[in-house]
Amino acid sequence: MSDVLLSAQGLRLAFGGVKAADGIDLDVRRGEFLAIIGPNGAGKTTFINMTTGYLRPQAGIITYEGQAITGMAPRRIVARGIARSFQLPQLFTEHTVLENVALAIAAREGPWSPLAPLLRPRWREEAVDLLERFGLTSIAGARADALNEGARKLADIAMAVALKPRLLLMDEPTSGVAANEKMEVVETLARVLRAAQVTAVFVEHDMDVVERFADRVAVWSQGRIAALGPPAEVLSDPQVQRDVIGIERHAAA
Ligand SMILES: Nc1ncnc2c1ncn2[C@@H]1O[C@H](COP(=O)(O)OP(=O)(O)OP(=O)(O)O)[C@@H](O)[C@H]1O
Repeated sequence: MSDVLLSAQGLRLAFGGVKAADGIDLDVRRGEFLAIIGPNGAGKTTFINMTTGYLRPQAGIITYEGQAITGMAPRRIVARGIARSFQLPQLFTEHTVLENVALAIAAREGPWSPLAPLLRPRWREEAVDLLERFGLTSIAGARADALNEGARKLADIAMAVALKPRLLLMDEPTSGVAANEKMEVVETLARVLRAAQVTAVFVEHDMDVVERFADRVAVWSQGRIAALGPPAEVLSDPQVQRDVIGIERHAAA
């Protein structure tokens, strides 16, 4: 079995004159947590959108488990084992957390199946179990619009994990989460994902989170990867410090 789970080669995509992807080459290794950092507009979300079928690159190829998935529809990519979460959680706000997760499980299994009524208790059981793994049992009955941001992010990611992915792409899993909750949210996430052997790619602006949880970090800059390697190495690079970390610190201040 190859060590590489996902491979992007030569990805290009321009919006008018803006090169959101200007020759992206990246291998994601099986089992790793790969952080993507970079200033606003560098093309981080565009990479996630291309990998999950929301945008089609104008050039280049994306392979997953050795097979091309470039330009496939999002639901076909999910069926292959790639899930994502968004910068803004996509929960059904008027439903409870448990119902949201059960709906994701139902979506995975085919909600229109004639067997659906028989399967519903099993979906519920699986949702209960998943919420326990995410430490969300106490708010299982709460409406999604009543949650704080940390719980909302975790519930959203629980829905993505309910799809049983082998690769999960997360767009800013800690954005909007209160500073004192952030590490707990990421620790929970990391524990659940490692236990389920899910490979993770996540866009992150908090360098403490990157340092603590990423196996490798890729630095995005103007549609290209400017640096890639272990956090200790990349984050101490003077150019990265100046061009990315300085900007992030400034933005957070
Ligand atoms: N659908 C679109 N139409 C036009 N321009 C777009 C579109 N999507 C992205 N862009 C542009 O492409 C560039 C890269 O955007 P992208 O959202 O990928 O950056 P990002 O690194 O994720 O930024 P942020 O950290 O702010 O989320 C930006 O200049 C953005 O305005």
